[in-house]
Amino acid sequence: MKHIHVTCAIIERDGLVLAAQRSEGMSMPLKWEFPGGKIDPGESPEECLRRELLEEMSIQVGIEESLPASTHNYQKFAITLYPFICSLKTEEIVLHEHAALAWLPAGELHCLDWAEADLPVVDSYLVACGVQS
Ligand SMILES: Nc1nc2c([nH]c(=O)n2[C@@H]2O[C@H](COP(=O)(O)OP(=O)(O)OP(=O)(O)O)[C@@H](O)[C@H]2O)c(=O)[nH]1
Repeated sequence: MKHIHVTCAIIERDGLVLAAQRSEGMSMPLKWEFPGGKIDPGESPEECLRRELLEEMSIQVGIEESLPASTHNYQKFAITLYPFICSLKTEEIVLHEHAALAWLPAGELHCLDWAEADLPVVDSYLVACGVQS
């Protein structure tokens, strides 16, 4: 089975966390995820994250802290997610790929319909920021 390695950014601003909704034309349409993408050959996870965030939403971030990598088996492929807690350095967000954005308090993240692989990432973030899930 194909195994992909994907970085994702848990972006915090003013006590809220950014989630992005996949658009109808993408795989896993309308699921929520943390912005990011596949690590290219020769690229570090941090380099990948900065590239993907610029490509997907024209933003720059400060990478503050990494959370444990998390592997999930979808039916057709396996994915390892490399999550990073980030601060937002850019004022404006321009969506190039996603359908929508949501800024939520950490305690409300579970209200969204997440891509399955993200559920353990949401949980480890809630533990890291001291919010009960
Ligand atoms: N960026 C991101 N991708 C995630 C998350 N969770 C998750 O399952 N994924 C999956 O990881 C893959 C990331 O691929 P990508 O962002 O580089 O490219 P893509 O959406 O064009 O994917 P595609 O190859 O399915 O077209 C997608 O299949 C996506 O559904 C997440 O939190 N962030």
